[in-house]
Amino acid sequence: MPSRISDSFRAYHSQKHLDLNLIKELPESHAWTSSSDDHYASENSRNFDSIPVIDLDNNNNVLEHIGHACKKWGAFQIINHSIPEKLLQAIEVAGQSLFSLPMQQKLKASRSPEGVTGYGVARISSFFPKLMWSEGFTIVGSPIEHARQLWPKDYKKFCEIIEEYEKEMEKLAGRLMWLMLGSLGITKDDVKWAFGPKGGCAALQLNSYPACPDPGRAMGLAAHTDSTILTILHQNNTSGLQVYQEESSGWVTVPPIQGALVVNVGDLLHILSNGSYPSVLHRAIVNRTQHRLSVAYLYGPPSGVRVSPLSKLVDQKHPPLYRAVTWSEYLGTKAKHFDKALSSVRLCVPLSGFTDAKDHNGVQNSELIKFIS
Ligand SMILES: C=C1C[C@]23C[C@@]1(O)CC[C@H]2[C@@]12CCC[C@@](C)(C(=O)O1)[C@H]2[C@@H]3C(=O)O
Ligand SMILES: O=C(O)CCC(=O)C(=O)O
Ligand SMILES: [Fe+2]
Repeated sequence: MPSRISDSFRAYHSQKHLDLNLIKELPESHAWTSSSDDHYASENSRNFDSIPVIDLDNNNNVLEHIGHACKKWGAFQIINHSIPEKLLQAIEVAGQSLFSLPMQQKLKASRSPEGVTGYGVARISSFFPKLMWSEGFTIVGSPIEHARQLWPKDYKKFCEIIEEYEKEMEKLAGRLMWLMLGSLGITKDDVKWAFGPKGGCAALQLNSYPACPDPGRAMGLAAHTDSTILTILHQNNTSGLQVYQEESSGWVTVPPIQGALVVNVGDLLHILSNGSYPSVLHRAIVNRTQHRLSVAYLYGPPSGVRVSPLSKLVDQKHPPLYRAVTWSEYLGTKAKHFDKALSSVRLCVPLSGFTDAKDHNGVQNSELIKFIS
């Protein structure tokens, strides 16, 4: 179970700005073993099952399909989602042009130690003894200041693409949230906060995974759940995303499908659904020959809104499993406790008293749970 590694080790890591695109041999700092992460165990090679692909347009049973996917997997892919293919290509090109800049240039847009936006290593790195084979760029609000640092003369195009992408994603995320909640019998009348003046809040995360000289011993992005209501992920044509599914006994690859988007249930939707939908544990692995790029749209509730299990999903047999939290409070908890964040806001503990990374996948069986609040 990862716990936050010592400050000195972190400082040592943060001094290093290795350009992964140039390295020919896997450094020790990036060499993972099974003890580096409880979930490191490799893919279940007998696994041909994967998350469902759901057509949002030509589908009479869309609610049923989405509900089933959310309960079983906490994830699904969507096609005919109305995001223009050209926009998906444009965001890929924008990401490529960012990550292919010289390291010195990228470091000008570094995320500050306590900041959210900018260029840097995976935020969750501090919980692991080894570094991940990836680099990222996070955008919350306008990217203009960082874009100016990256391309002093030519930053506008990048900002325009980001703005257009966020606009389209916000519409799609709202639509998906209602479909996912709709499958549980929740209507717009049941979630008043969704109609505040601000709508949902979001972050955009561009991830780059360079080709790796020793992919079997490296990790692109370690296993985690997102702290969101839902995440919409665009991956380029290189596979790497895996989801963990108990019933399928392990890690299952999510194959890239041209034009499709991956939708993940996040921790806050798990809370809203009172445990009906597991937030999906996922990770990204790397490969020897191909560079991989992904773009995650992380969608949450408006700031200040306290999210708790929806009252329609709570009764005597199904007591509320979690206390109310705002998104920023939960992000703070995640930054501090990582995989224990969900159990730290939980009102009920299972009789066995376990609290671990798979905790969020184990709460559906309310018989096992002792109500302690
Ligand atoms: C809104 C956010 C969710 C996120 C933390 C952040 O402030 C911005 C980046 C997000 C991300 C993307 C990669 C995985 C993740 C766990 C991380 O370290 O940064 C998520 C965070 C999250 O969902 O908790
Ligand atoms: O690159 C991927 O496929 C996963 C990215 C991810 O999980 C994230 O950005 O939260
Ligand atoms: Fe994620």
